[in-house]
Amino acid sequence: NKYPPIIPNLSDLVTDAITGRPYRSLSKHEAQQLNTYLQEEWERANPRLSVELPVDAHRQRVVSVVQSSRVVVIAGETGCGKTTRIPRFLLEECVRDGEGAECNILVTQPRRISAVSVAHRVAHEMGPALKHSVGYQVRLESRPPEHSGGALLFLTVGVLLKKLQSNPTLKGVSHVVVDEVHERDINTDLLLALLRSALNENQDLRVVLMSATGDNKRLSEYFGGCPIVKVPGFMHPVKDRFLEEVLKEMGRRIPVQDPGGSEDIAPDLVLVADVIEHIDKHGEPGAVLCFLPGWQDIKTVQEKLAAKSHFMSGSQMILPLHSSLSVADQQTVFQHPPVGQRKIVLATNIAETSITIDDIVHVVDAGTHKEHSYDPRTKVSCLDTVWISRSNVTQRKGRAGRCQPGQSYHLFPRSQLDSMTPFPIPEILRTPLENLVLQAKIHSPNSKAIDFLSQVLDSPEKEAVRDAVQNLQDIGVLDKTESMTALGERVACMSCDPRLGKMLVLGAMFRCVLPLLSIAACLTRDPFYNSLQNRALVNKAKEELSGFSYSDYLVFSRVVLGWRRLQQEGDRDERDEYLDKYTLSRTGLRFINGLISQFCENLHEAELVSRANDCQRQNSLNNEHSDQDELIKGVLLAGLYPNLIQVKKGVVTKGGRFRPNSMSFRTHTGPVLLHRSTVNRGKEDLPSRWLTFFGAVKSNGKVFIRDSSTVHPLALLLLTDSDIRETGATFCALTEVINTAMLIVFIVVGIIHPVYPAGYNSCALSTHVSISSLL
Ligand SMILES: Nc1ncnc2c1ncn2[C@@H]1O[C@H](COP(=O)(O)OP(=O)(O)OP(=O)(O)O)[C@@H](O)[C@H]1O
Repeated sequence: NKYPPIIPNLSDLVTDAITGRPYRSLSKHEAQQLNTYLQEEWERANPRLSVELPVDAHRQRVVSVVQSSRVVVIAGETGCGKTTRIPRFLLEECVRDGEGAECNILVTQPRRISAVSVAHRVAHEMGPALKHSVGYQVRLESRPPEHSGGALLFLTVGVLLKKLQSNPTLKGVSHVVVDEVHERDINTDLLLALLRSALNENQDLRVVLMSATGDNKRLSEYFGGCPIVKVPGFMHPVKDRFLEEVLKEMGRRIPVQDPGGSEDIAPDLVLVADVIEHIDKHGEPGAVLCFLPGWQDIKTVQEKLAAKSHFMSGSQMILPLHSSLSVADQQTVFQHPPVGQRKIVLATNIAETSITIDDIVHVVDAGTHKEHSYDPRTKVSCLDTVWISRSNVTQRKGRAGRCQPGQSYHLFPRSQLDSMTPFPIPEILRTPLENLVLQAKIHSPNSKAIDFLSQVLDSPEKEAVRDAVQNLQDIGVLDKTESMTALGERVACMSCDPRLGKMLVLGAMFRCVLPLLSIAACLTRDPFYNSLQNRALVNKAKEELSGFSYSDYLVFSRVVLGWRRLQQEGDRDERDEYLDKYTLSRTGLRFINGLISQFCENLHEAELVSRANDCQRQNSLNNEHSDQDELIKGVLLAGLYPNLIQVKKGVVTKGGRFRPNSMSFRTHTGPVLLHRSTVNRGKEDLPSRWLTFFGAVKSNGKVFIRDSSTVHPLALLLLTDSDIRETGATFCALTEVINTAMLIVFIVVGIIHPVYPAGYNSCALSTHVSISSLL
């Protein structure tokens, strides 16, 4: 706390939530001028409604409830038009009443694809003369309205949370419309808590909560018993078929269920491909939208379809849809295929709510999705495939029937519906909370995390909050009193997991920032073209790229650096050859480049680098030590610690036999195994007895480490506060090691970035204990 905060006066730096420029309130005269200008502009443009939707008949009711109550819940059934119409009605009403200048509406969407596609739809409906008043802002892409005053901005919840940091009371915003509240993702829950306090401080702010299904009464109670407006929906009929009917229709036998057998919920991807083929051969015309749990499943189904002779004629257009595709690639699913071609969209649950793909007639639903969960016992967070809830089933089915009648193929037995939960479990109750606690500290630095989180709609378990606080204290982001440390303030600027954020901060300090940026981006989006079929090829590519580094992270860094070199110096053929040789995904790498730029901006915001662009130049001071692999691994460890694995050689088997050459691995919470995706799996020996890691998955009760890197024991000693006695290391000449360590501390200190607060250098110079407690 002796260091000055990096953002000295938050209140002095309020940004305009619509344009992102510094906020300036309008004078009375300016406001009057703008009101008149907007009124005339709207009168001239006279925007119409392209099609009639159920909500149109409720327009007056909705608008007047929003005028008379500062918070309103709108319970609108699927397809009633709440997303595309209500924000526009609110804006239109203000403009016509001569209050347009003060009307700035933010509409949150749970995902990038819906923020962008809904903004396009609303702009299109308002017509060419007014479309400049509508815009969107999502991660890595922003097209805001031309000016604030009479503006409508669709944005993701994450982007709004970021805006709240520089404009905590939402000065200049008239309405926040939170769409799809029922999805209950962690960011939306946090947003609701922050909106409650913003409402107290900003008397001009109104909040509209829009929800299709869900517990609207509880939502209303959370906002002091605000009114609930019900709007009926409209859907063309959609015919349901469950697994038994689908198989019967395809002339197949229904498999006998083994009542005692263990349930495998991984989707049968052969069946999925067969059902799509069946629809293409026998179904009525119209596009197909197929829901699968993850990217790998999408790729596998795509490959299975491509291998079928029926799909070789080119009369189908197969489009994958996944959160990590660029906005432009995601938008291709809305285009109509040429006449005679059938569009087949293979999507994750990102296509489940808010969006309208107007030519969808058939929905194929595998019934599962990927969900993050946190095991407090092993302290491991996992991304598992789990059954969806009944409300997800309804939403998926609802993607057909929006513009014409449709068919829904549910690839699970009808009886499964009864065992599904009615609604999804709120994310806040099942995921690790480090990110949330960090956000809570940014927005409410003086509250204890437990107190702040007791104010959210469904408070997480106290134990989980305590774990998260402890983890943040362990990595030095919070101090013992739970205040944000100097390091924490910088980590809070990074738009990523706190551990990756810490890694980036340290990368800047140790002037090896580009490899760390590449690694953090690849841990957010896999650069490899991964699918079940490609797994062996990807592993081979990783093996080749890793050389003798024993590190998945150095593989990532090499992939990105190689790609960037070819982008500058290579021609198209060389780039294609590179992608092919290492089984890399072009879109993945494009996204990774976007993330790297964003992280560079974050480092600049955190005052760790003088210019954001410098981080990406290999010959800049920030990359002076970027060729030092051991330093990079050390910085990785310092960022990821206490994610540490101890390797032991010599294993006693269950049968009591001693295997001297086998290795066993354990973290501080228990034994783990290496996943086949890490380059260190199956190695006969490793150059160090210590590994660091980032991702883990749980399968059949065992914890598998997905990515890892060996680390030098000295890095452990120097850059962490690990107690080497406790970890059981047998350093034979401890004093000698500490002496060497002290020497290295002085070398390391010499390369610490000069822009780093002065206190760090003097602190680090005193003893190695100080540097490790600092890190
Ligand atoms: N891009 C589009 N192209 C064609 N029709 C569209 C488009 N977007 C919306 N519509 C029409 O408007 C209707 C309402 O869409 P909107 O997204 O506003 O509904 P909603 O009430 O928010 O539903 P949901 O909760 O299911 O997202 C759709 O069912 C469809 O008929």
